[in-house]
Amino acid sequence: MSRVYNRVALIGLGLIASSIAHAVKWKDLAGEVVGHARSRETRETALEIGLVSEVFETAAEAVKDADLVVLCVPVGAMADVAAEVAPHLAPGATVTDVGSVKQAVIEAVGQHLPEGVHFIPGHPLAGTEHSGPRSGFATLFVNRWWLLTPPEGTDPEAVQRLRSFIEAMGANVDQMEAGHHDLVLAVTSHTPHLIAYTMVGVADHLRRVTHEEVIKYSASGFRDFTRIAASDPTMWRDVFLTNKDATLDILGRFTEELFVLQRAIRMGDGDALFDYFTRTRAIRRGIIEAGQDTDAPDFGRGAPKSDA
Ligand SMILES: NC(=O)c1ccc[n+]([C@@H]2O[C@H](COP(=O)([O-])OP(=O)(O)OC[C@H]3O[C@@H](n4cnc5c(N)ncnc54)[C@H](O)[C@@H]3O)[C@@H](O)[C@H]2O)c1
Ligand SMILES: O=C(O)C(=O)C[C@]1(C(=O)O)C=C[C@@H](O)C=C1
Repeated sequence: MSRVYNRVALIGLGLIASSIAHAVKWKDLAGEVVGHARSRETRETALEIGLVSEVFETAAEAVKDADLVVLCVPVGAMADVAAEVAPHLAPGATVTDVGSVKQAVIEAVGQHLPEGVHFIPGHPLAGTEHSGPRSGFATLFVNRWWLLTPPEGTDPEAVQRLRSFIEAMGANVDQMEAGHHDLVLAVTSHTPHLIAYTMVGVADHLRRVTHEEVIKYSASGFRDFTRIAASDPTMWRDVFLTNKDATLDILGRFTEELFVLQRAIRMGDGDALFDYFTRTRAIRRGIIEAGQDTDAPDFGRGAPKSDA
């Protein structure tokens, strides 16, 4: 694969940015990768492990001369970062982001960007419960979806160029409308995270009653189900604050289903439980057969972290 961009600037050097940096290096997709992180510690780490060739104290300096800028900060920080970088963007540059919510990011970022810059919002459907510059790996995006939500009128050539870049990192790209994205992700990612956090809260409450046994003997069901509750609190606070309507809608539906099952248990209605589990097991197995199951242990972690 030939280089798609000359200079890629990553703003915020956490899990997703460091995975992009590793993947770009692995596939030789850009002339250089530079970055910005707020803390000195992260900047030093990024240089030490070879994520970037240069790291800057300000986002404004980092985006200078970049033909691709990727905003990799929590959704709630996107507006401030966009306002800071806007006057320093090169004409014709593409700005994308990796935020888990799209409508709010479009509103937050779009208002600041000047004419002549291509804004193509994006979201890799890939991640882990870990954060920070050391948590990334080159194959995070392999065989995973990466959704783009370009507003109407976005330059198709700029979109195509970004698609090639993302596909070269191993991801499958799809495009959709931002509001639709937020509803779909409320079902497939946001509400499940909320429920996982809640389940840990319930276990913590019971821990006091059962003298630590709930945690000590936590079964693999609990562990599998709640892995994602170890994810970054800032990221998830921002997701729920910015995808409020969709997550409240899905949470309402979830609660209704839960009451149906709760009633079946109370009434001893084995048929209802059996039918429900049979139907939902088939749906879950269908996801695995469609190749969209991403829970395989150590999925894709075999490839190089970086050449550094
Ligand atoms: N973690 C996942 O599974 C995942 C998956 C897909 C998309 N995302 C999205 O990617 C983005 C980054 O998430 P991550 O998992 O890489 O998080 P992370 O916590 O690993 O990294 C985020 C980085 O942004 C920095 N940051 C925060 N506010 C900033 C600001 N105002 N200016 C500069 N830097 C700032 C933090 O210090 C941190 O280093 C988020 O928008 C998240 O919604 C996350
Ligand atoms: O595997 C995980 O740790 C994740 O939760 C990753 C995950 C998700 O699949 O829900 C989390 C948030 C994103 O925006 C995209 C991916």
